[in-house]
Amino acid sequence: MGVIQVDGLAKSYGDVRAVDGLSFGVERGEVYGFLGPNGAGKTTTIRVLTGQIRPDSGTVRVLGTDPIADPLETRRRVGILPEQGSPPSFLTPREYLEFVGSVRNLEPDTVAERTDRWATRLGFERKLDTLHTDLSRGQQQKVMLTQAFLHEPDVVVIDEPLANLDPLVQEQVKQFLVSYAAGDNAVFVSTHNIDVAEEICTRVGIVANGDLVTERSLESQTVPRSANSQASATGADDDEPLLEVFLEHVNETDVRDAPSLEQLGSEQ
Ligand SMILES: Nc1ncnc2c1ncn2[C@@H]1O[C@H](COP(=O)(O)OP(=O)(O)OP(=O)(O)O)[C@@H](O)[C@H]1O
Repeated sequence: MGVIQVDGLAKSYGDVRAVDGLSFGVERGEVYGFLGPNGAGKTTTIRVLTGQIRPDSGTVRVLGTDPIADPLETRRRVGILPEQGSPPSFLTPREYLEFVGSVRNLEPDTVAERTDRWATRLGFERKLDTLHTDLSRGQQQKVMLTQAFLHEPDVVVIDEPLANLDPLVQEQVKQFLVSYAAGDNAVFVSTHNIDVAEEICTRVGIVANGDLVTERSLESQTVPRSANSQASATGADDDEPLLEVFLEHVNETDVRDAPSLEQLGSEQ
């Protein structure tokens, strides 16, 4: 069984069927990209995976835990970077990371060492003692990335990992995500960014209208493709650009769900 296993997941909000019988699995060593248009059901799926909402039906296992029955245990075991999450405005990055570390049962020395390492890696070391309210959106995103990895979880679930980051930091984060997964962990990334998915993911699931419409294995990555162009030219898997796969499948879905001309005619 994969470190993430989802079977027949469904979740509606009133009349809106946000997730509609979704099934997929993620193994150790993978950066799994969850790609889909606006409203496809990505955030809803992440919220179920991380024990934030209960689905209507389906089973979910994350590192053997059941986020529906025992959401606290799941959240202890995984790292989570939520969409539009931001650190508390009334704390500094150091205070917030100390808090996260204590909730995760880390030794203070370990937290201090990892905080310094991440702050240096992402370039916010001079902001460690500044209130979050006085940090830029990108600086806050760096702190949120740090909290997701602070306890070095086996599985990390990230909604739009590169939001608000400058290009230099984006490259660092992409390389980090690839190397983190390669260390026998798994990274689940939801993104709209097809280029990023193509660059860092070992496998991509394309989701539309609440269901997986196709999956695509990309070559095994040790560094992002931009720094590994020779390897990407000899991709072990399908050579069709991901953008084309995406447009093909998402358009098909849209066409399938759109009313036919006959239906439109009969409604007039
Ligand atoms: N709390 C809610 N109440 C009602 N409808 C909701 C709620 N949350 C999501 N939806 C609807 O469920 C569907 C799936 O939303 P979801 O946020 O999961 O999509 P998404 O793929 O993450 O979209 P985006 O890429 O725009 O963030 C959408 O039609 C959305 O309008």
